[in-house]
Amino acid sequence: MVTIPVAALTSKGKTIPLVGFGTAEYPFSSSNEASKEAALHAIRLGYRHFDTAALYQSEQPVGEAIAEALSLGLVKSRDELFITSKLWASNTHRHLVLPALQNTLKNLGLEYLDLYLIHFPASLRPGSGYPFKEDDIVAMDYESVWEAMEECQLLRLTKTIGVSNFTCKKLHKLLATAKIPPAVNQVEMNPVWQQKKLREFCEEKGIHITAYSPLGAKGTPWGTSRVMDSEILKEIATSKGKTVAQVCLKWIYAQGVSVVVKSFDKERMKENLDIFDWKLNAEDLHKIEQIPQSRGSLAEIYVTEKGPFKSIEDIWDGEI
Ligand SMILES: NC(=O)C1=CN([C@@H]2O[C@H](COP(=O)(O)OP(=O)(O)OC[C@H]3O[C@@H](n4cnc5c(N)ncnc54)[C@H](OP(=O)(O)O)[C@@H]3O)[C@@H](O)[C@H]2O)C=CC1
Ligand SMILES: O=C[C@H](O)[C@@H](O)[C@@H](O)[C@H](O)C(=O)O
Repeated sequence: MVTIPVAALTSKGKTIPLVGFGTAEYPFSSSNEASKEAALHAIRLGYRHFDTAALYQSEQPVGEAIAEALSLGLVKSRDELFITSKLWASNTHRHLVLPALQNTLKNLGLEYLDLYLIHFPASLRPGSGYPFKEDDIVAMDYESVWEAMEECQLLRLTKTIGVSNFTCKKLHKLLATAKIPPAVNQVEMNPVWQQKKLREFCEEKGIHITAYSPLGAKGTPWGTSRVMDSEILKEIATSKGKTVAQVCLKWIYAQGVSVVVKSFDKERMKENLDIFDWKLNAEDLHKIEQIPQSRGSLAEIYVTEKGPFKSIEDIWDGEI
């Protein structure tokens, strides 16, 4: 079993495993037996950090895997795990935050989360489905939604709170009224979208970054093949006797951030943990830095003529 290193979060004594297990399997469905089996096998391999979301409907299968792992003695106590979930945009309304978290905990069969994230800096009308309609998109009231997130932490239903897909500008706005600053910002990050500016900003503010879609999420509706098909990454992988996926994960790990990577394939789940006992050298790192940058994630679905996001620029604030 692999022991995964951890990093300290701002909250006293709380740590986050630097490699976590992603659970977004499209199309999203809770009756996915494969998700439960994969999560259980992941625990066997040494994964301790599980990234779920109400949107993915992966909370229930992950919860079942945790219960089984405990009954099999694969972990001695729930405290050995780091469980993340996310508040979906139809619930980013002050009065809906706590009920959404309570529902998430029910799905997982847990008393608390380790990390609760605002999934995306947008709101949808309460009750909106997914995929949502243009008319469903409304502006998010950062101050009141964050207050409700803080309340969740004060009620000890989650150890820490954070955000996802936030730019420097949006973090700045949130920090202006936050009493508890976000512990984490989970964002797209891989060799093709390196997030240099955001990483610098978050480091200065003490906000830990978790990288999602570290392999570019090839084959998903929100993914790109540019990462796995990169000739530079292939060249480095060959020279090291490693795979492109391992080079991506190693590069992210070397930046001092955590990463969540999804595979439901036993061999690839194992491969994705084999990143600790070898190094990328200065030349490899330099080559990766030169890779042309482009964002992969599917933000276009939030852009409408009436706003609040009238362009992709409004979502990402022109930040690269
Ligand atoms: N906060 C947010 O908005 C977002 C959060 N996330 C989170 O991040 C997690 C990871 O990101 P995700 O978007 O899933 O994308 P990843 O970059 O983790 O890529 C996942 C894809 O790569 C394949 N794969 C995994 N390992 C390997 C490997 N070693 N070699 C070749 N192919 C491989 C998987 O297939 P297979 O399963 O067959 O191995 C899957 O198709 C998500 O599952 C989710 O938990 C993701 C997107 C947005
Ligand atoms: O709004 C859309 C969603 O964020 C969609 O992009 C998700 O599936 C996302 O990729 C994720 O995995 O969290």
